[in-house]
Amino acid sequence: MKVNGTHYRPIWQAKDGEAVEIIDQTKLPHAFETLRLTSMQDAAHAIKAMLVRGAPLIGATAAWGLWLAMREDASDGNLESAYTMLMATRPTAVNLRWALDAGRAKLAPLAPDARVEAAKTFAEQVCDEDAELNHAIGRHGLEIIRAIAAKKSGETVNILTHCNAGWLATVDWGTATSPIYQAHDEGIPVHVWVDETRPRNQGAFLTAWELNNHGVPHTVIVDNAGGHLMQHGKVDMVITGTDRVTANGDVANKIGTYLKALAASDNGVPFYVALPSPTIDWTLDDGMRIEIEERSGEEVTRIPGRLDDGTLASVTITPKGSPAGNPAFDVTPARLVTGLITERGVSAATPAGLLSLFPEHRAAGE
Ligand SMILES: CSC[C@H]1O[C@H](OP(=O)(O)O)[C@H](O)[C@@H]1O
Repeated sequence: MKVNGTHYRPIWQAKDGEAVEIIDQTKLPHAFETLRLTSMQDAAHAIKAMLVRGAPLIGATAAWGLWLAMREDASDGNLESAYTMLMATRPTAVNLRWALDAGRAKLAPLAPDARVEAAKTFAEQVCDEDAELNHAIGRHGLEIIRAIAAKKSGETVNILTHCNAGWLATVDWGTATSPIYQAHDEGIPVHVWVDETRPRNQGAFLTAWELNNHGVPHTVIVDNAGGHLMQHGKVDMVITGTDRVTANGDVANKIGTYLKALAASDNGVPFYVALPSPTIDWTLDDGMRIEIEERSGEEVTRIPGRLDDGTLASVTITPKGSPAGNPAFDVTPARLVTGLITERGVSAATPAGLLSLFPEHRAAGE
């Protein structure tokens, strides 16, 4: 998407062909800084420390991490150690495993001297495909927003989103934001309630920054305000991204998503989840079996920001020594999900719904 008139993706190959460059998302919205990744270890750190984050972008970064690894040493042993190190960065987003499994399957059969170019081609394909899938998600999600707008005879469509499932979480367009951007660009009056999304504040820091850049009206709210707004008829739909959807339609997403889905269900507000198909884990049929990442309690107790004089700083909000828990995701059961917006259309959050759009995953012999 564009930033001050320049089109950006959050990750790209450096012009000199010697590195990968990223937008350092830990500096936004206070500073727009890019960073060069010159080793697979750099790529692994960028994922783990959330310089890049978001399920599809994590997968894309891992794909570029394989390229960086092959440039250093294209041996079988280094391919395996790169796979293992990158896989160990974050456990919940299945796109990481999808990209590394697909990348290893492409590279392992090749002679080492063919792996560098093949890894570059693979990483470029992952990125270009993600951008296409997300644009398609937007087209299907746009139909939903159009239908709501038609019932509101010109009044603003109020959409609540949680965390950042924007272009910063993917290669382009975003997943949850793609329908929003396309509706806005088509002239449909939309407004977005942006959950700040503690503790890393992806909503306040990233989604608000994205929507600001694109001119989409929005209001940042505390995470606990969504239910109240829904009770008062101020939310027409909820749309979020996801880090993993199981074959039966359960949804792992940023911590707090489940509570939004409960409030939406209690208030008759449609709750949609937007995802490209690499986010579907066909090996699981129960969301409770998804590994939930536990991140450092420091993310809860220390908030980064900018002081009034513009200097970057962070403050500690708890008494010294107060322990903090920090599960990074939760699981919304399929029964609370109105629909899954994929690149092939909108599916019910059921095994049959997903297989109707992705029949190639029907078990052999059925
Ligand atoms: C389009 S996937 C975005 C998804 O990823 C976020 O998690 P994190 O910021 O920790 O990588 C969040 O769950 C978003 O919904």
